[in-house]
Amino acid sequence: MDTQTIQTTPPSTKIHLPASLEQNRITTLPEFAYYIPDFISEEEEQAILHKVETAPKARWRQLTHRRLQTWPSDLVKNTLLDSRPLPDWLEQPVVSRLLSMPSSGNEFNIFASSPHRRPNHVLINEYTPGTGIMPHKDGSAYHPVVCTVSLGSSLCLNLYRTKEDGALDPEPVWRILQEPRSLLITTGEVYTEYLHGIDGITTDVNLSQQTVANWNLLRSPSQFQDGTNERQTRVSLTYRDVLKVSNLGSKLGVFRRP
Ligand SMILES: O=C(O)CCC(=O)C(=O)O
Ligand SMILES: [Fe+2]
Repeated sequence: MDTQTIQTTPPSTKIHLPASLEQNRITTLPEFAYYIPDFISEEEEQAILHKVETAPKARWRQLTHRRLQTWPSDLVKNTLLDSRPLPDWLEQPVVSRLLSMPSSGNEFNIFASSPHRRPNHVLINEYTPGTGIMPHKDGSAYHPVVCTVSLGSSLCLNLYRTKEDGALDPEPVWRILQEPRSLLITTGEVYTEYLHGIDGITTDVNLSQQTVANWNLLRSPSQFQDGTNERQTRVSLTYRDVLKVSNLGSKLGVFRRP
């Protein structure tokens, strides 16, 4: 299999990215979802986690069960009112690596046809064991490409469909197991037609080749041999391109977080 080898800093580990995303497509899912197990190194994971944990307190927004950060800021009426670039620790190594991977067909990379040709927004979610996120769609604020880097722990992302009457079918159609340091990209029909969510449980159960859509692409399937995954705290970085960006917030000095 063709791969591109990337020397990380510090130079103790090498990352082997696929020469094309097509090699890591989750073929058991509708089009398109891609899973790259070792997208960042352990050192890079630790460095990003440190930045997340030491961000100014005002950066965190506490929800009932979960807390999150938005970079460079929240959206207001589907608009990013802050045109500052992402901080360096969110840009490197993730964005440059994302943009270096050719996608299928004649596309240069997965953001080649997005308005800003790159992600301009990162949502950081922290899930302690027992915490999840309700089934939802990401909606129209974003170009329909979602890149999620997982840190700290594995968990299952569920995909749901709506029934004929438009109501949510509560039984997930597929599950994607996301290991720490992995990258999951969802786009196309997976973005537009299906809902996604994470169960608020402490252990993912019944994991197997038959029940996990990306089993063949996992780094360590043997770790889940007994069919379970005991969750630890997982932090996810969700990279997207917000369609509408305005400079207004910067001019007024409002809506800005430190
Ligand atoms: O944390 C994740 O993997 C999913 C987050 C998500 O779906 C969202 O914030 O829209
Ligand atoms: Fe989402």
